[in-house]
Amino acid sequence: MFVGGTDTNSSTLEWAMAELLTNPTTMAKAQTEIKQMLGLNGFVQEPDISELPYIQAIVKETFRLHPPVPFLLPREAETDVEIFGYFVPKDAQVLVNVWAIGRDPGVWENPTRFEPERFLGKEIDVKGKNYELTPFGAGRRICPGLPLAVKMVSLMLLSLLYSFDWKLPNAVDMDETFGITLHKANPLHAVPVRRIRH
Ligand code: HEM
Repeated sequence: MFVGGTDTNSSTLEWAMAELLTNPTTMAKAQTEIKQMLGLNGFVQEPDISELPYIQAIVKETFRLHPPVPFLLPREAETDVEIFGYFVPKDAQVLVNVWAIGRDPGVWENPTRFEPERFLGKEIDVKGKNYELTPFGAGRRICPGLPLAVKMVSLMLLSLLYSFDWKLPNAVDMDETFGITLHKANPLHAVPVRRIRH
């Protein structure tokens, strides 16, 4: 549980920052929303998240493109079963490729673009009700850490964006390594610059 709950959170945060640093307009919109909400000398607190729809949309968009558990956890069919015309034999191992679902052009417009705007004004969420976006799984074995994870990632991102501007010493590459969890192949190197508040 400890590994499952830390690695996934830090990986999501790293992808979110990598996407924002390579999409400066999105970064600027996020920082403007935060500044309007918190002013210049505020403190970041958990209830602030619910007042920041663009930050929430950034977190969802990061989960869509970079689900930390790309195939969820393996399942095994207990009996022969037919689902939507596909036959799944007893004892077959079943993996759900949420990474591919998140990039399916039949489901998402401009699937490879990082566009948090796609979630604004929409009900769609990561809570297991919308099958096009299930980075935590769905149903009775859905990740029990979901509420904590969404709050932690949002709060960490909010703190990083509120307290600092960010510079890139080198170009960011978005290469991925696949395993049970999905990571950046090369760590993000970003330099924080303290925001001047006056
Ligand atoms: C970004 C963060 C996280 C993501 C994307 C994530 C994703 C997942 C996924 C996909 C599963 C498998 C669901 C399935 O079987 O279909 C899972 C299971 C689980 N997660 Fe998370 N998780 C995250 C954070 C956490 C945290 C913070 C905790 C604990 C504090 C946690 C605890 C667990 C546990 C105990 C299970 C196994 C549940 C079971 O088999 O019944 N996870 N998680």
